[in-house]
Amino acid sequence: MDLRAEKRQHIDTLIQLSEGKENGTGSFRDVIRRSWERCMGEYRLDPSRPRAARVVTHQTLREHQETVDELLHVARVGVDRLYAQIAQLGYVLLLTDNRGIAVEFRGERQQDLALRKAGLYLGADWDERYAGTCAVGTCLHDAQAITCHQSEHFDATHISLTCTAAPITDPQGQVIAVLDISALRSPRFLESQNFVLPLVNLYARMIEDAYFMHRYRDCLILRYDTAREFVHLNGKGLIAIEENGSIIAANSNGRLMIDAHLRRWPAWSPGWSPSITELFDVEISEVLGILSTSDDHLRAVRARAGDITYFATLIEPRRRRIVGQSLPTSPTPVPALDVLATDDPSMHKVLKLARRLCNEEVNVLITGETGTGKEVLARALHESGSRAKGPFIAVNCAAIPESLIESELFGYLPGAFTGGRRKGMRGLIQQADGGTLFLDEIGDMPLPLQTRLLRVIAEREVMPLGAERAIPVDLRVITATHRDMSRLVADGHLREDLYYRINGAHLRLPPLRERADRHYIIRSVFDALVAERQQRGRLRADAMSALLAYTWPGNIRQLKNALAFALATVEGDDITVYDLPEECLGDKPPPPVTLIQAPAESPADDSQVLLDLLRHARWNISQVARRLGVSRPTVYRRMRRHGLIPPNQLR
Ligand SMILES: Nc1ncnc2c1ncn2[C@@H]1O[C@H](COP(=O)(O)OP(=O)(O)OP(=O)(O)O)[C@@H](O)[C@H]1O
Repeated sequence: MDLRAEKRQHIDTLIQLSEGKENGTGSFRDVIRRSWERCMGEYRLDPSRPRAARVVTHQTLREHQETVDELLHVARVGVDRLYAQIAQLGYVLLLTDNRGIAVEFRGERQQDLALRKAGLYLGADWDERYAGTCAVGTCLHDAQAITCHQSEHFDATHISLTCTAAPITDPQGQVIAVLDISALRSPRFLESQNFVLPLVNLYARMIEDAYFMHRYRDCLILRYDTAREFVHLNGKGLIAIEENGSIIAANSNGRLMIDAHLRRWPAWSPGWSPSITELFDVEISEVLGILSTSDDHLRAVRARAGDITYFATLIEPRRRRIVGQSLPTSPTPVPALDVLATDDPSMHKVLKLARRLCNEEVNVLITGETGTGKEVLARALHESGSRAKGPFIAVNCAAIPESLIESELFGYLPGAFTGGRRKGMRGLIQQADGGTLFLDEIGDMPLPLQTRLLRVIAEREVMPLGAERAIPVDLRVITATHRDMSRLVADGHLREDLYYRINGAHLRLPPLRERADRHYIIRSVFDALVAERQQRGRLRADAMSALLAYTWPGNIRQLKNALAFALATVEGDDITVYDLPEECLGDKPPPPVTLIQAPAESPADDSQVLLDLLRHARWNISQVARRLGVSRPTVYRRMRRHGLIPPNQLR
């Protein structure tokens, strides 16, 4: 049967159901039939009038994204991992808020138009009241995972789709979002989707738990499971508690346990929740001592309801752990250094060593790709140590013309050379006396000067040009390069003896793309820019998501430039993915556009090309007209023909 005939049959079936005839509907699942009845009885949807998928306006989408901003940030990794598993199988992924609006989307760009038409798109509205029976809408209504396969959809528009959705609840048990994976085409039988439901459920639970851990990161959290081996990896239960044991919140598994407990020992007053010591047969001191009293940081605990043995571990509050016991050997925190990173293991190592070096006279070599913050780290080292009151002189050896490096660095006496200042000049090395000399791109220093620098470092004295006697200097030298030092030495660009002198300690800065604390860096660079420009600005979740996903070849410098660009060009206060420079967007999802049915003769390819051009030009019609060599009215005409409306004109 072709699709048109199938749609007709589907509509007939639903009309018969509305007339109280059961013909053909008996084979449908109860959950689907109940939803169909809601659609016709409660929402007054007319099965004979299929409706096109609805995509909300850009502004409305933003408002919906805003309500789940924090969740979107936490969910990103889960969303990307799930999509990586299903993309090859022809599925797309939607994350909707609790109103059914798709606030995150992953899909194949080549299928852009078809997906948008089907409502498998950013900004699509899958509320059951509008779209009829569907995975997202029905999952939201019933608060449980569901597959809605082909003709189980109410609206005939959707009967070629297969969709599976699972709810994501907040720590209070309210559904805050829905995770959905869908495909345009699939085998006819529902059983073909059997593997999908557990997969979506699994990721929904992981996102839910990640959100729980994020929300209660400053609390003690008891994590437990019946399998000892799984507690640390993926323990099912999470319960946030106060130091005295009273329960603050629990994830879905934890809430089940609390419910079971309350059923057995009903609360004596409304709102009462048991202490962890009532839930499990343990003393609070035993719970608090889990980490110190057992080698594997686990303890067997018996749940009073059901008499089941679980294995539990304790997760300490993040803030306390950073400054507390888990870094027992690190010296006291140093503010200028501490702000440079949060949760990145390589940066922890760098900063731990840097803290120790603050007050040492050891020369430090900092390496790292361009823009990773080598100068920022050098400055923080200076400001954190005993030389903080002295000068910090930064010299970029690559930026000074070779003919000037010598005089700039070493200075000169009056009349030392023609063209010099009449009174002579104090060189940068002398200017750093009592403080720190930071030599960036040391590999670009000419070899003869390297010899003279070696003497400065070894003898602690400098000989200005034209001078007869060396002048003592008291300085610490920090050098930096983005190049491979051993290669520079091997190629004869850097004196080996100088290399050993400057390399008293080596700090390697990781590139931004490898840092686990990218979110923190993006936030702090953004906050600093906003403060500096005295501008109001908010980084929306979709922008943050794109920034986190990009690989940043220019590292923090490039990030800073991208954010400065966005702040300079944004209209209003909210920076979204569309305000970021084109080059750092990678696979940015296209902006939502209202789809007006395209006439059959308009080739999809033309439409895609036009859409790409418009996006690239940020919907600047004159620019697109110039690119195509046509007039502006022609561009508008073509846009109308393909149903393309600029995001800012969507109602
Ligand atoms: N942790 C940080 N927080 C905020 N901004 C930072 C941070 N680290 C670096 N930056 C900013 O990034 C830019 C590049 O930093 P920096 O000049 O220290 O990098 P670099 O590694 O020395 O670069 P190059 O290799 O080009 O000399 C600067 O504008 C700096 O202010």
